[in-house]
Amino acid sequence: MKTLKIAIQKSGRLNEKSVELLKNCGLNFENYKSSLISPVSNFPLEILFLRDDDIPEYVQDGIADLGIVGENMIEETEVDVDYLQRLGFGKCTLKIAIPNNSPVETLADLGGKAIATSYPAILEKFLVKNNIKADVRMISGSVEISPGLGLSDAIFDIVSTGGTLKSNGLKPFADVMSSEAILIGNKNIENKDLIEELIARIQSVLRAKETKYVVLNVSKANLQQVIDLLPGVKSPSVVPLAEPDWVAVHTVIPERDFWDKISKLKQAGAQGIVVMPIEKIIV
Ligand SMILES: Nc1ncnc2c1ncn2[C@@H]1O[C@H](COP(=O)(O)OP(=O)(O)OP(=O)(O)O)[C@@H](O)[C@H]1O
Ligand SMILES: O=P(O)(O)OC[C@H]1O[C@H](OP(=O)(O)OP(=O)(O)O)[C@H](O)[C@@H]1O
Ligand SMILES: [Mg+2]
Repeated sequence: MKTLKIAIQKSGRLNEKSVELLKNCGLNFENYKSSLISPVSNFPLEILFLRDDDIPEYVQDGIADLGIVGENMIEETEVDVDYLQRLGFGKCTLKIAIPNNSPVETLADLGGKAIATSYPAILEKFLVKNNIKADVRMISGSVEISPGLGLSDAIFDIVSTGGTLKSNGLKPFADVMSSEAILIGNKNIENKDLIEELIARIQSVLRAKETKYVVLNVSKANLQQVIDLLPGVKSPSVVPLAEPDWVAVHTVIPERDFWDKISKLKQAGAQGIVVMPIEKIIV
């Protein structure tokens, strides 16, 4: 059977979460950063550790079958690959930012201005769409310092907490795209069965992350009220307790409405609520 290759970032923002995701999929491998290639001992897969800039083209050209990379890198390199699965980490927004004291007020004011960025292709597309003629200056890193050095009037870069902008005297001006890490695949992958198996494992890990396993005790008198609060669940398990008028309810709750649900369950008479993380959900 042909061994698949997946390219992930060697070091940087996406490395740790990419490694963690693959390990949670039950894949055994050493995090050999120095050898740059690591065989998986229990799945026909090899992991390539690369600069994120190179991952989209390696996948497009079939040097790697799969890759984990930010959507921004796919957009920037304009490659032709399959988008297989959004991964829910590496979330950020690409923004144009300007100095706090900038005279720029509208998009049209960017006309004739110099904008520094590591993402010239995405920026050019945005400028063309908005009919703005600006001077795009490519800088490979530390873009935020360029206005302070007199190298540009604005920047276009990744923003997450906004801390880097703030500490460089900049403020957000326009959102251009949002991004998260994504699993991409070569368009002509032969080994479809193996890829599907890997995607199924990834999805079971992602689903588990979005939900919590909850066990609670409730008196039989309040049971229906508690069950009514759990509409997303097909059928919660109700287990008898030694105390004759009480039962335990086992269920899963989506992370997003977790705190809201817990306080409503308490009001409905739930007691001794125990919450546990879920490792995998296989459907
Ligand atoms: N502050 C952030 N918050 C969330 N996600 C981010 C942040 N910064 C970058 N990312 C995402 O992580 C990806 C990798 O970012 P990183 O800063 O590690 O890139 P890099 O320095 O170009 O790394 P490499 O050495 O691999 O070229 C980005 O393309 C983006 O998708
Ligand atoms: O809004 P914030 O939370 O401050 O994040 C934004 C910063 O994060 C990224 O850089 P990173 O810290 O990964 O360093 P890099 O420039 O070496 O890639 C990005 O290039 C911004 O500079
Ligand atoms: Mg890079």
